[in-house]
Formats: sequence, structure tokens, C-alpha cells
Amino acid sequence: MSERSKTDKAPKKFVKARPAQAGPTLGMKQAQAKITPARRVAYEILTLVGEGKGHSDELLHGVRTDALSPEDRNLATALVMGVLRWQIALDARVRMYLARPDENLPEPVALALRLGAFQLLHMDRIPAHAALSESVEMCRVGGAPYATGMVNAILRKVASAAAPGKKLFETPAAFAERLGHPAWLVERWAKNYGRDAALKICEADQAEPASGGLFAALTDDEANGAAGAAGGRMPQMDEGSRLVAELAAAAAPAVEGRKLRVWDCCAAPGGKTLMLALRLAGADIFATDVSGKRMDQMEARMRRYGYASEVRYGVGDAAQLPEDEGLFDLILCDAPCSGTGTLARNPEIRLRLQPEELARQSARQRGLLAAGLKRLAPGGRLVYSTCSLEPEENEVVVSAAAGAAVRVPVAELMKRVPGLTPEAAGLVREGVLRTLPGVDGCDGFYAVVLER
Ligand SMILES: C[S@@+](CC[C@H](N)C(=O)[O-])C[C@H]1O[C@@H](n2cnc3c(N)ncnc32)[C@H](O)[C@@H]1O
Repeated sequence: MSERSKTDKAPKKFVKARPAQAGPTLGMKQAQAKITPARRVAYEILTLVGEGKGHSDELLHGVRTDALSPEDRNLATALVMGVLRWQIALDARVRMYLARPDENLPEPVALALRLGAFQLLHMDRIPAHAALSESVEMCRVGGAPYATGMVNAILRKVASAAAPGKKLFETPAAFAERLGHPAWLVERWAKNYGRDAALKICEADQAEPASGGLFAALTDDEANGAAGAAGGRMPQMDEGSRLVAELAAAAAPAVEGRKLRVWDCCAAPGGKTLMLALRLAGADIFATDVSGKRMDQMEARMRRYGYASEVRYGVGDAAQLPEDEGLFDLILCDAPCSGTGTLARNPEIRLRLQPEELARQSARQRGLLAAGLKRLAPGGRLVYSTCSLEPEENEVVVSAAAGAAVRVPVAELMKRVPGLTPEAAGLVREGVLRTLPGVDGCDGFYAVVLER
């Protein structure tokens, strides 16, 4: 449904199918005027995401939404995130009403249908007529005036048909489609974590990211960085991400008579570097990332936190760090990954990811881990982490690249993490940290600690 087929340049049958209730044909200006700003911006952003020209989160914090009122910005955000989260399920629903269900619809038509169907099925407060009529105009403005009748007719059917019943027992493929996930991905989760956990992950991915009670509530001083607070203002981050950084800080070996040398080798956008700076006061922290743009943004962010003022920055491939940077006592290798543990936050990942991609990610991660281990001082520790749920990016990487490094039991280190609730002990599985969305109330993370 997302790709335009070679033969659908002029799908004339849409013209014939246009019913009278679609209303008179409008000019482009009139059609534009009928679309409210929030829906216009949502349509533009979804078009860009579909074309691979931007990430939803960045686009929702960009120039397009700056011009909107706070209410419209909230609506545009709800529409963009909702459509991306539910796209697979919405497309399946729309296909039920297509004359040829296997047909590839042109993208502007598919997008107008998704936006309309999402509002009709998932947004109680939106009047059906607004969802329907504005979707018809979006289809027209998007360059497919020939399809407005079809969009109108299908959305009417979506609005009036009863929701398909939920089967008593669903296979992972069935709940994957109902909950807007690719079947291949959910079948892997069911194999690796069990069917119930796979279902919980899918459900969690369809909602706003939860904050899970892994940590005791912050004191006012910690949250606001009030003058005199012993630590300082806590960076805002997902609790799973915070736990990985806290674990890394807890893994720091003791050094005598010199500063602890820390390298955060995949550091941007910097949440975990901030936690390391907060917990390891006085350490020499070197933060690097291969992306100069992300590093610039990170440095600007870090300047807002006094306790991070001594952090040093560098741009470069972690596998190519110059020899004269020396060895480190603690390395955090928070590797680039598929991100399948963060689908509630990054809904479009599931629409792009292909099974073959996992092998490519795995090879890159093996290279980064092996390069990091070479830079460990004797007795030094390296924390390897990802926000992926896929073994190829986690256990398989560690088995292939750990070499002679010894695994440090994570359960012992967790005891040193400040503010952790007793339930968090259950996050250590087979000696490593593993969190699952929907099961543990935070994003999905994996972390292992290796010692030279
Ligand atoms: C998961 S993110 C890191 C998140 C970060 N640790 C945090 O908590 O904010 C992975 C980062 O690795 C960077 N990266 C990818 N390949 C790299 C490489 N070869 N060397 C160094 N950094 C790399 C990406 O630019 C990205 O910023």
C-alpha cells in the first residue's frame, strides 16, 4: 500500500467510482482552505516521513509546528504519531473495502485514507464529518483529485462498519496486524520472549511511552536542580535509558591517585553522558559520536547542566579513535541499533525495518564492541548496550566480539544504583540487563558489562 505501482499513473476507475455524496469538485485553493492547520501539517509531515525525508520526532519539533497554536500542535502530534503507530492496521482495514484488496494505492490517497480512518477509529473527540471531509480535501490537495470519491466512500464504510471482532485466541501474526506491527517482527518476539510478552510489547508500542516506576520519584531538588542540591538537575530521559547509564556509572572501577578515565563512544544526543557526569563527579569524561551534527546539538544541550561542564567532546568513528587518546577505565558503547525496543517513541521504525537489516546492524555492532574492548585499560570495564529487542544485536554480538573479556554479573552492580525500586531486580535476566516495553514499564534495553 505504501508504494505506488508502475501502472497506477492514472487510475481512471476512481473517477467513475466517485459518488454524488462526495460533493461538488473544488478548486485547489478552496480545497486548501477547507483543511485545518493541524491536519495540513500532519499530512505534510507524514508525507515527508513516508518519503524517508525526515524523522517524525524531528519534524514535529521543526518549523512546520512552530507556527501552530498549542492546541493545533497537540492535534498534529497526535495525528502523526497515531497514524504511524497504526498504519499497518489502518491499511489492513482500508483494504477490506477496496475493489482489489492487493492494489497499491498512490501515496497521497493512502495517506488521506490513513488519516481519516485513524481519526474515525481512534479519536473519540473528532467529529466524523470533520475527519471525513478534510481527508477528501487532503487527497485532492495531495494531487489525487480523481480519488476523492473513493476516499469518501471508503471512509464512510469505515465509520459505519462494526469493528472486526477479536478472536478468542490470536496468533502472533493476527495480533501483530491488529496492533499495527509487521508479523515477522512480532513472531520473532513471540519466539524469543513468549507469546504473552510479545502481545504486551505490541500493546505498549501503541500508546504514549510509559514511565515505569523503576526508580523512586525524584526529589524536588533532583528534578529542578535547586541551589544547594547535592547532585544537580536530573536529565529528562526514559527510565530504561537512565538505568543503562546508572549501571555504567555503577560499573566504574576504583582508581588510585588519578582521575577515572571514561569514554562514551556513541554519545549523542547525550542523555547517558549527562548521567555519567552527574554520578562520576571529577572523572575525565570523553564523549564522541560519528555524527558532527548530532554532536553539535549534544554540546548545546550539555551546556545547560553545570555538572557536565568538564566533559570533553570529539567527532569520529569509535573504531578509529587515535592511539594517543590512550586507554580508558570505563567505556560506554551505547551502540547504534534497529531501535525495536523504542517503537512507541519511534513508530516509523517498524514500517522501514526489514529482516535483512539485522545482520547489517549486527556486523557494525561487532566492529564497535571489538574496537571498544581494545581501548580498555587493564581492570577496565565496558558496558555494551542497545535499545533493540533482537538477539542478533545483543547476545550474538557479545558472543562474537567479547573474546577474553569477562562478564561482570549485573545483579551485583544494580545494588549500587541509587533510587532503584525492589521490582527492578527482576530486570536482570541471565546476568544481563533486559527490559521489555509493556512488561517492565519502560523502553526495551539490553546491557552487558565486560571486564578486561
Ligand atoms: C543509540 S545512539 C546513542 C544514544 C546516546 N548514548 C544517549 O544516551 O543519548 C547511537 C549513536 O551512535 C552513533 N554512531 C553510529 N555509528 C557510530 C560509530 N561508528 N562511531 C561512533 N558513533 C557512532 C550515532 O550517530 C548515534 O548518535
